[in-house]
Amino acid sequence: MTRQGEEVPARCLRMPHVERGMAVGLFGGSFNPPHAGHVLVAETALRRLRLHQLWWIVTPGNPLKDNSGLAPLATRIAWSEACAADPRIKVTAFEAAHRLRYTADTIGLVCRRNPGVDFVWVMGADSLRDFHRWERWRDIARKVPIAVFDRPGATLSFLSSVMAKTFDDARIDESDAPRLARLRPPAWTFIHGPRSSLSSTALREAGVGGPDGR
Ligand SMILES: Nc1ncnc2c1ncn2[C@@H]1O[C@H](COP(=O)(O)OP(=O)(O)OP(=O)(O)O)[C@@H](O)[C@H]1O
Ligand SMILES: O=C(O)c1ccc[n+]([C@@H]2O[C@H](COP(=O)([O-])O)[C@@H](O)[C@H]2O)c1
Repeated sequence: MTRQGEEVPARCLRMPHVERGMAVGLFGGSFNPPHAGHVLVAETALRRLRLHQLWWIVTPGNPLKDNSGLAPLATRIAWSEACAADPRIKVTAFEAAHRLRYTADTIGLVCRRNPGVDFVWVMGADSLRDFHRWERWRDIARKVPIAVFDRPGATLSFLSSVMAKTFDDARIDESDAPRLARLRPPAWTFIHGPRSSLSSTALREAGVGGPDGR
């Protein structure tokens, strides 16, 4: 998974430390490479959801994607740490250490290990569009609240996606976002803006490496 000479730091292979009573966002991604759109989602989630921490979970590989073009995990972690300046953002790769492939399993382990902590799954609107293709997606929605962040090209997913239709009754207004983490799931909201049109695909196509092409 890593290039020669590059290793995932041991601290990133452990689950971040949390205290009982905290509200914590779980923001999973390929981050290949990370960019300012990811940072915007992370910072907006911290603020709008009143989170104590946000875990920036660098996946060993999205089970729905062709991962042949994925930069090594250690590289994506180093890039992510360079992007995520806020100390409340914890860049982690514990999924790799636990051989977790599916988000349903990640969330199961995180909740089992941290009783008394309120977790929220954080994702962009394009992920909401495809959410019903994820392994045990209904179980995820029944296990933790979900915050979806608008993304150019995917705004209407909050109305049209299978997830939105299935859990229509569980959607709360974004003005209630500060209490989302404390709600009993299923519960979800859609946060409109601020938006970023950045994507890792565009950065890769432009031939730039590292966060935001640095
Ligand atoms: N510009 C953005 N606005 C809102 N959410 C975003 C944005 N970019 C990424 N995300 C969200 O961040 C998470 C991780 O995304 P990912 O690492 O796949 O980035 P990406 O730019 O979508 O990559 P790619 O272009 O390779 O698919 C996902 O939940 C995704 O929806
Ligand atoms: O569990 C699944 O079936 C599943 C399917 C697609 C994506 N995910 C997760 O969604 C997150 C975003 O992935 P990505 O590649 O869009 O950045 C990341 O944590 C993936 O592991 C999870």
